[in-house]
Amino acid sequence: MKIFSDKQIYEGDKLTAKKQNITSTELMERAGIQIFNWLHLRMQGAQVPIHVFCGIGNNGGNGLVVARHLINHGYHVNTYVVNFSDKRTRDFLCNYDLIKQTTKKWPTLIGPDDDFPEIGPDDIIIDAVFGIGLNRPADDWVVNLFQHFKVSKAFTLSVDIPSGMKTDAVPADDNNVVWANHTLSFQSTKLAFFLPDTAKFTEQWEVLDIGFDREYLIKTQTAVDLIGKQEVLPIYKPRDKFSHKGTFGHALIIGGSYGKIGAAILASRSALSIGAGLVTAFVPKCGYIPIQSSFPEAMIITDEQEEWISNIQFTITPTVIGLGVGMGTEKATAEALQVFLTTNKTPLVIDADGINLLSKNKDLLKLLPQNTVLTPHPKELERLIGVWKDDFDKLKKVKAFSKKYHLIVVIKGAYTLTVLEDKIYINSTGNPGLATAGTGDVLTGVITGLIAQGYDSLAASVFGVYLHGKSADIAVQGLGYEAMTATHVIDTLGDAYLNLFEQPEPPKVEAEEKEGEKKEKKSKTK
Ligand SMILES: NC(=O)C1=CN([C@@H]2O[C@H](COP(=O)(O)OP(=O)(O)OC[C@H]3O[C@@H](n4cnc5c(N)ncnc54)[C@H](OP(=O)(O)O)[C@@H]3O)[C@@H](O)[C@H]2O)[C@@H](O)CC1
Ligand SMILES: Nc1ncnc2c1ncn2[C@@H]1O[C@H](COP(=O)(O)OP(=O)(O)O)[C@@H](O)[C@H]1O
Ligand SMILES: [K+]
Repeated sequence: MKIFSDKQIYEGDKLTAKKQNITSTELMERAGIQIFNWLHLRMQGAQVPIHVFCGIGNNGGNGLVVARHLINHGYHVNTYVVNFSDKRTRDFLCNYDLIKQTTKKWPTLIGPDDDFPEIGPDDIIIDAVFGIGLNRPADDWVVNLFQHFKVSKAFTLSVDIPSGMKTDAVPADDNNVVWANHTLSFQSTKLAFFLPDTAKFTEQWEVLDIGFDREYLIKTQTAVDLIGKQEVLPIYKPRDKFSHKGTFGHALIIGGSYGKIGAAILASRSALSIGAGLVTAFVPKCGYIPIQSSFPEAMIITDEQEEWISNIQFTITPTVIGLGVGMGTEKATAEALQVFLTTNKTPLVIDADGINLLSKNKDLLKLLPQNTVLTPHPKELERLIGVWKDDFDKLKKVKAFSKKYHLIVVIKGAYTLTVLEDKIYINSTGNPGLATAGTGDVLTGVITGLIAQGYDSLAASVFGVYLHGKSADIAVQGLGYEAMTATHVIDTLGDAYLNLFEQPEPPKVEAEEKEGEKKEKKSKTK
């Protein structure tokens, strides 16, 4: 799913009205009805007090449309205009007139000196105070109103974006923003919903399709994409009947050290399970027996040292190398890495201690082949690019880093972000069960194994992160978050592939109805 910038949303809005030959007021009506329908479907006429708080711009205009339809359908509605400015947009004013024609209970104006209305914990708040037009900090009294929402504990539904939140910046204070239970965004979700600093402002979100011009949606390139099944399906490469193991490449995993050979096993097993033709593990001598006995499909090359890697030399010709898992940061290992990188031309995926060694000697970054994949967790990323002010600053720094060295950076986290230069891919799969030792090693093996099979490094990163998270989502079903381990995630990688081609189940209600019809027919024929 494309994530449009604010500018692109405004452009799309204008173009849609023009191409569909409708007014912007009609488009606002369409958007407001979508929100009304969402609520109506769930509330079915329940007489819960609904407090609709509208600003004076188009977000407020959306709120007025929702309030009017709720009133027309007999709901218990209180409408307020949060009067933070004397300006009003044209479409706000149109809808202000329309609501006045609909009900005698006109919207209540709330200004800086007014008391806020009482809101019960079982009431509903519709937050249409600010949308994406917020361009400066809100006044103190408006911030107090947001606090009033929060203290009330009422279910809060935000229109488009929680008021006070920006799509491209972290607020100076958490209290400046409405804390929404649910947000209904128009046409596109927002990058801020996926970042640790700002995701907390909405517990859940949904996108409402308000019928933007199809051509605009298809042709417009966005700086951020949300990656789901629809996005990875075209990446998948079907297998040819006459393919053989040579077709799917040879993955070499370089890593492991005394006490951390398991990391190399996890990465190697993952590379094979995701479909690499051949896998070799390059480990210190102490890794030989554990790998040979636990993972017979692997080939092994051992370093001359017993406990750590000291000289990366091999005679095989791998398609791709995954380097760093459990490797340690011994001086001899650091020197071996430097020597290796000066001559290496093979595509690389670098994780864990591989990244830590690069961070200690940043001159090595220039030696990495173009589009090398780095997969840091937040601490490793900090060692690599330095501290950041907030999540948006982090992304700015990662983009600059990616451009400078021509690298792909996979920022691991609850929503893993793959960054190549100015483009960001947000992964949508995975769960907190992945917060367990070794799952990062599995990801390294997965991306390495995909590159071995012929996926380019970017496709392998985006697809690999998706499959890794999907595998965890499948594995966790029978295990729960706490019991799932990295090995379980490897075991269900096949299911993650199969899931790509599963047809969605028919809606349950229909299926049950059909079953009911069948039974009825049977009893009639008896
Ligand atoms: N077809 C549709 O129906 C569509 C509807 N959409 C809807 O439109 C929404 C955007 O509407 P919007 O541009 O009118 O801005 P909105 O967020 O309502 O703010 C109003 C104005 O307030 C002002 N202002 C800003 N900050 C301020 C502050 N701190 N304190 C005081 N004033 C402040 C600023 O004006 P200024 O004073 O700077 O001139 C700003 O323009 C969007 O989120 C979505 O809900 C779109 O999604 C597209 C499709
Ligand atoms: N809360 C979470 N939700 C989804 N994925 C998570 C969560 N916590 C961790 N992960 C994923 O688990 C993996 C952890 O990697 P990493 O920290 O390198 O682990 P290790 O070093 O033990 O292998 C990453 O792919 C990360 O995105
Ligand atoms: K809002």
